[in-house]
Amino acid sequence: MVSADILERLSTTLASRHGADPSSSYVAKLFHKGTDEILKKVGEEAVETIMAAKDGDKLHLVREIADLWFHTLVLLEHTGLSHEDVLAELARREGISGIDEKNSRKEQ
Ligand SMILES: N=c1c2ncn([C@@H]3O[C@H](COP(=O)(O)OP(=O)(O)OP(=O)(O)O)[C@@H](O)[C@H]3O)c2ncn1[C@@H]1O[C@H](COP(=O)(O)O)[C@@H](O)[C@H]1O
Repeated sequence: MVSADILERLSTTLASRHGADPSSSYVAKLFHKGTDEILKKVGEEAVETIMAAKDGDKLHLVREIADLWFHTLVLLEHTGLSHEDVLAELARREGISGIDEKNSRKEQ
């Protein structure tokens, strides 16, 4: 089983790409192009994930979800957040029924 440490290592790599050469780093290129380009990639990968789920090829789906996760990690880093913020939010929700959680949002 692959360890979740990959998220930690990948996040460290993403952080190291601030100010790196966009001609030799895809992540540096995305940071250089800015928020709209990163959001465009997240949107594209979300659509490609839906299409892969529809075509029934499980390996294709895994690869598209990896692209989607990767680009959302780039977005988090670009925004000054990290995967740990998302993990903390999932941990906060752990054990809370999705229906109860949705109702509590309406009360806020
Ligand atoms: N995990 C990934 C990863 N997943 C997907 N991609 C890139 O995300 C892009 C996916 O976009 P598309 O499928 O739309 O392909 P594309 O048409 O080539 O993309 P565009 O030119 O349209 O942007 C491809 O260029 C992939 O190579 C990734 N690029 C990098 N990483 C990780 O990030 C690290 C740092 O990357 P660099 O900054 O490039 O060194 C790498 O060591 C990897 O660990």
